[in-house]
Amino acid sequence: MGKGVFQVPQAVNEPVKSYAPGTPERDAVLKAYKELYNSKVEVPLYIGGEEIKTGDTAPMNPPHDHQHHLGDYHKASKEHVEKAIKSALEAREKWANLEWEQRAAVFLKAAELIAGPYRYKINAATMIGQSKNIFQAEIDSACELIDFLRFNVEYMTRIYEEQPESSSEAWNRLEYRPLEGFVYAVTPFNFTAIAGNLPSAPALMGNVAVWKPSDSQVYSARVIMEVFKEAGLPDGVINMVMGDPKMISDTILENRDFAGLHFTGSTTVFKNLWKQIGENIHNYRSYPRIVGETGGKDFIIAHPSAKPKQVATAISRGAFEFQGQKCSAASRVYLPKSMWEEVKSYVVEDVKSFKMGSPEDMSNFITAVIHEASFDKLAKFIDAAKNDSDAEIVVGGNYDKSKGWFVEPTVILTNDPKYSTMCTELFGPVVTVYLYEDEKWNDTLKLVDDNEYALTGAILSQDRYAAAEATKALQNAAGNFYINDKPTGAVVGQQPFGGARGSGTNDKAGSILNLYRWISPRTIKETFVPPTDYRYPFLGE
Ligand SMILES: NC(=O)c1ccc[n+]([C@@H]2O[C@H](COP(=O)([O-])OP(=O)(O)OC[C@H]3O[C@@H](n4cnc5c(N)ncnc54)[C@H](O)[C@@H]3O)[C@@H](O)[C@H]2O)c1
Ligand SMILES: N[C@@H](CCC=O)C(=O)O
Repeated sequence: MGKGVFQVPQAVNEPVKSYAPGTPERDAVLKAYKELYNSKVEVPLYIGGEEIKTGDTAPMNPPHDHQHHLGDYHKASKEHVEKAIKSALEAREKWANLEWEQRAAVFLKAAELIAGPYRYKINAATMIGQSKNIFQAEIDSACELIDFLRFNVEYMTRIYEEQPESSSEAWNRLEYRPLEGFVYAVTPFNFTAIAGNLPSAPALMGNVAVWKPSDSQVYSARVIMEVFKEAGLPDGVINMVMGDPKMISDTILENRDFAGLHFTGSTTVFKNLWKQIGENIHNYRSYPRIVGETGGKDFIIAHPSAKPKQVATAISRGAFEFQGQKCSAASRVYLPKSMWEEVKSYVVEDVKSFKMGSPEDMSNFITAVIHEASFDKLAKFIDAAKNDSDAEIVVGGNYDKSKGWFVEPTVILTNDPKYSTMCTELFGPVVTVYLYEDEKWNDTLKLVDDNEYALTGAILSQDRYAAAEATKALQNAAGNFYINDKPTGAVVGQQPFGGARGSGTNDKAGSILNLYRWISPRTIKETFVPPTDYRYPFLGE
């Protein structure tokens, strides 16, 4: 067979379409939305080459219209999970030994399928199933997923190119083997792109995976599996199972061939999985790789020199896009007292101008939160703020679950920097503001830093010295730090994403750093003319 040192196409970020009125993309996505909305789908398990309908089902409903029945997804039993592991392990040898360029071609093709024929379907599925407005769906399920696939291919080749020094006597080579076993990918509801990336990044590096999507994301997860299948991903390389998360994790984590966890979701679930892996450590063939990107309590701090309108816009977009259901969403804000009245007037004006409703109506900026449990949790914290003496609602504060899980974007003002909503991750459209005395800038930086999480954060300042002070003082407070911007909207290839402390292992999804976790390098030294005498040169004299 012919060989070559192949070069992959240079990765570029997928341009975000505008969906402005009158554009062809707007018509196309609305058509796809209506078609999906008015048909029923069943989401099977994908195990090996089989699509398994177990008959043990749960309904899928759009968060913005919870009585509408979209169809059902099938839940796995323990036997199905064991079958998924078996099918992954059976696929492993052929996939791991396939030339890297063949693997790359599969995922580059998947990217092009999403950029082209599947774009409107995957966006519409994300709008319906996760209640994203079209702009949020486009940057997530189309652009970010395409970017993950394209950039990962380029990063893979950079890793493979990285080779040790050699000499004329010996040639040293690094072979980047996949892990010995299978990877367990567990994904959250809020990003279709993350759902696609977590099983595919290890698979690109030659691994096989069992993927458990969130129950609240299965609707678009099905489209991801369709794309992978059409892209030519061989059966068994990625197996998708849904159902009782505890049973699925128990079954997987007790398996000797479990080789890695690729997780994104809440901090508590991740810590429990880590603990369970620790308890099972004697059962495994190798030390499993553990990668987890988890919760956040992301901040905005404004210096007195910042421009109030810019601060307000960073709050309105940073806290409320996708109903605040981004791990990066701003949820605690520190403002100088002198700036508050002006910032407040802009934010209140913004919030009052937000339209809320179904994503099918593209003038709606805000749609519904993901499910009833989230709605109830948010309502509880909002009600507490209404009654607590150290908090007040500045704007918002209403909620209504009669048709969908609608929570009004809400701004709370507190005089306690440790008030519950300044510390607890709510994962919804609620942001809390604490006002500091203008001259207490340095003390306030310490307050910001004193937090369990360290995912994203932003400082707004016109004063360069203040920006520099914050950058230094908050070095460990965020894995993604923004100067004069909102703390959300990281782009693959531009702002590698992830946090530390309680926010995760900071392996930066969609970067070369993440791919290193899915390989187990082998060093090969080949000596051309082996020695024939054991003695050191001086011993022979
Ligand atoms: N840091 C990041 O990059 C990032 C990105 C997106 C979301 N998140 C975080 O994810 C959370 C929101 O997503 P979510 O509500 O889907 O999170 P979640 O923790 O409820 O669920 C995440 C996944 O874990 C599974 N799971 C739940 N309980 C489990 C158990 N006992 N055993 C095994 N698996 C279990 C879920 O079914 C789902 O697939 C927030 O905390 C958010 O900050 C972080
Ligand atoms: N990548 C996204 C966050 C992903 C988590 O939900 C951002 O930067 O806002």
